[in-house]
Amino acid sequence: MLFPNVEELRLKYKEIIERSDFQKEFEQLLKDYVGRPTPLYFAKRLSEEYNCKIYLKREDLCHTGAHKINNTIGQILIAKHLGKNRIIAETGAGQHGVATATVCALMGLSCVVYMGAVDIERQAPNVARMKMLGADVRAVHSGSKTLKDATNEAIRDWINNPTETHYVIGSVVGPHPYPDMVSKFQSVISKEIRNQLVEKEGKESPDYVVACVGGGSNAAGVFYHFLDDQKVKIIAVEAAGKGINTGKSAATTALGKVGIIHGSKTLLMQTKDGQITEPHSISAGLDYPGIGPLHAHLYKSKRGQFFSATDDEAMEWGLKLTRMEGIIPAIESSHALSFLKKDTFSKNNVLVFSLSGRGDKDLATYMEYFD
Ligand SMILES: C[C@@H](c1c[nH]c2ccccc12)[C@H](N)C(=O)O
Repeated sequence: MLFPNVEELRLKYKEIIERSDFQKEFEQLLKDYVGRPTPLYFAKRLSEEYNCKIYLKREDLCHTGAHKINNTIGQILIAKHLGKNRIIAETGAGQHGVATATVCALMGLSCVVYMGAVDIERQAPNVARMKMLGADVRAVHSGSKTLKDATNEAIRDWINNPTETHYVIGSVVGPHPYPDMVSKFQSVISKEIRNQLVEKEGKESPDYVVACVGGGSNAAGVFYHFLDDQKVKIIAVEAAGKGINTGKSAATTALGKVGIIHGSKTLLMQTKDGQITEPHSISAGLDYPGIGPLHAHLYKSKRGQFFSATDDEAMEWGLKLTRMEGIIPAIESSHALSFLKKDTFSKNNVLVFSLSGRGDKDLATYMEYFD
């Protein structure tokens, strides 16, 4: 069973993260390998159109094209400190799989990535990248053959290979300490935003901080240092898919109920007898029936305001950002931009949007949609 593996991690992760040699190596890799700090870019044309100050946090410029690598570097450094030499991961969109395979190549570790057979078909470029990086990509044929099934298979693998293997979860989900550990690694994002806003705006707190939420790892990172700052409005945007009430959605806070998924008690899309509902989103990265427990808390406590964007709204925003600022965003990230509504903000309002990934992986979907 999973317990001894998780128990070892729970007992040791904080002490390892706080070690000075860990901190030094983690920060050095974030700087020289990932390319941090990522820019906090003032979107001039968008700001003029919406009559406020819009900043984009450019996680799309991280090595591998998304924020995922902040977490995989942190977790794989922990694995090394724990003496593990075999790394396993799950992936849906493939972004987390690529970020895991990248760091395994960097550190000379063996890497197995579990991926739903459906996702292997629709995310072929990322599958090719994982194979090129030396990962053993294992197709998952159980259940709906997507992310939650890949996560189940990875957990099964870990139970059967407890001593030499570390399981790198790709979002702020799973059993404790994963949600806390992944949030801590991603929190470098909001730590940088605070410093950059002092430079640019003379204050460290924006009026709004906005991120898309699937599992919620980029959102956790962008919200982290603002959670206790009541001046900052926390805005989460989920994937409404074809629409909240169409049966084809991934808007977990709107449609979910309290439940347990992958070892976390959180909000979960489920049928009345507790079967997990298959989520839908045009973006594979938001296509998860659960949500990180941190975000379930932000929703229940009303510290966060939760919105959702349909597939159509996200695609329209992806095109709009591309045409107005020359940045092609991941479809996941485009969901966050739908928070922008005309005549809503005052001229001095400062809004920070997390641009969690770049849209190269989505070009075929964008082209098919707009053709
Ligand atoms: C968002 C990310 C992801 C990876 N693992 C996850 C677990 C729960 C929720 C989301 C994820 C994505 N599906 C990916 O594979 O990169």
